[in-house]
Amino acid sequence: MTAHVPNPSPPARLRAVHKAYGPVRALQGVDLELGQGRLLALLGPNGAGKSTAIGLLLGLQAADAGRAELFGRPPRELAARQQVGVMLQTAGIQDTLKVRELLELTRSYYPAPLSIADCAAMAGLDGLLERRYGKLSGGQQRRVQFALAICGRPRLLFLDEPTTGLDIEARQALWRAIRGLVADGCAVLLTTHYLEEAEALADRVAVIDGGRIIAEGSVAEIRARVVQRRIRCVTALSADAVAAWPQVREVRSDGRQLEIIADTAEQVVRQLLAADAGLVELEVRRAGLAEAFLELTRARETA
Ligand SMILES: Nc1ncnc2c1ncn2[C@@H]1O[C@H](COP(=O)(O)OP(=O)(O)OP(=O)(O)O)[C@@H](O)[C@H]1O
Repeated sequence: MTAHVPNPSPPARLRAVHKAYGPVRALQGVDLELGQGRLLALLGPNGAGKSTAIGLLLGLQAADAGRAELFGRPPRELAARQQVGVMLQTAGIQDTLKVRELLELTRSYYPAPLSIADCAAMAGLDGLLERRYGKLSGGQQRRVQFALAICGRPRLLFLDEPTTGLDIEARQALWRAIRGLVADGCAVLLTTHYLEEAEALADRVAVIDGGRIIAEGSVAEIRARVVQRRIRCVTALSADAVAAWPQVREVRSDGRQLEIIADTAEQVVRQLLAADAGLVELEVRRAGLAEAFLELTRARETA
C-alpha cells in the first residue's frame, strides 16, 4: 500500500443528520463514523433509514440538517468520490456491454485503478470478461458489480446487500475478498439482511430503526445485549410444563425437539436432566446477532 499522510478525518461520517420525505422522518439525528480499515455493518428492518443514510453519504441526497462527510469533505467533491467504490442494489449498468468493457469504462474514472486481471481474480470473474453483462446470471452480475465497485482501488467501499442471490461458495469467496480489502486499509460500510454476514465480517455494528441509531458496538457487544441462552433437546417433557419453570422465557416444540429460551442455561439444564432421565440431543447455545437484533428492534416497537 502507498503511505498516506495521516488524515484525522474518517472515511465516512454522518453528524446529527436529519432527513424527512414530506411527513416521513427517515433519519432523526443520526451520528455515524467509519474509520480506516474498519468494516461497519448498518443493520435495520425495512424502512429503517439505511438507504437514506447511504444516499446522504454518497451525495445522492442532501440532509435537512446536520452533515455528511467523506474524508472530511462534502460527498459530492470529486476528490472524495474518486476514493469511493459503490455496490448498490439498483445497479443501473449498461447491459449490452461486455464485462471487460464495463471494467475498462469504470476504471477510467479513477486515478490509480486495479488491473483488469486483478479485478477478475478478486471478484471471481474467470471466463466472464468477454460475456455481455445482460446475458449473465443474477449471481454472475452481482460479482461483476463487486468488481466495478473495487476496480478504482477505493479507500471507502459501500456494499448494499452484496451477497444477495449468491450461492454459498460465491458468498464465501466474496467474504474473503472483502476481508482482504479491509486488511489493506479499505473502510467498508455494509448493509445486509444476513446477520451471519455481519457477524462474519464486521468490527462494528450499528442498528438503525425508525431513523435512529438504537444500538452501536462490536458484534460481541451487541450480542451481549441479549443474555439469552437457547437450549435444545429431545425429551418426553411437554412444552407447557417446561414453560412454567423459573428462568424459562419461551418454549417451542417442532413435535420432536423442544427449543427453550432461558436467561441462564445451568439451572434449566439441571432441571431438565432431573425431570427426564431419557433426555437426549442436549445442546446449549448463546444468542447470536440475529436474536440480539430482533430483541433490540422489538423492544423499540413496544416502547
Ligand atoms: N424518495 C422517498 N420518498 C418518500 N419516502 C421515502 C423515500 N425514500 C425513502 N422513504 C421513506 O423513508 C423511510 C426510510 O427509508 P429507507 O429506504 O432509507 O429505509 P431502508 O432501511 O433502506 O429500508 P429497506 O431495508 O427496505 O431498503 C421509509 O419510511 C421510506 O418509506
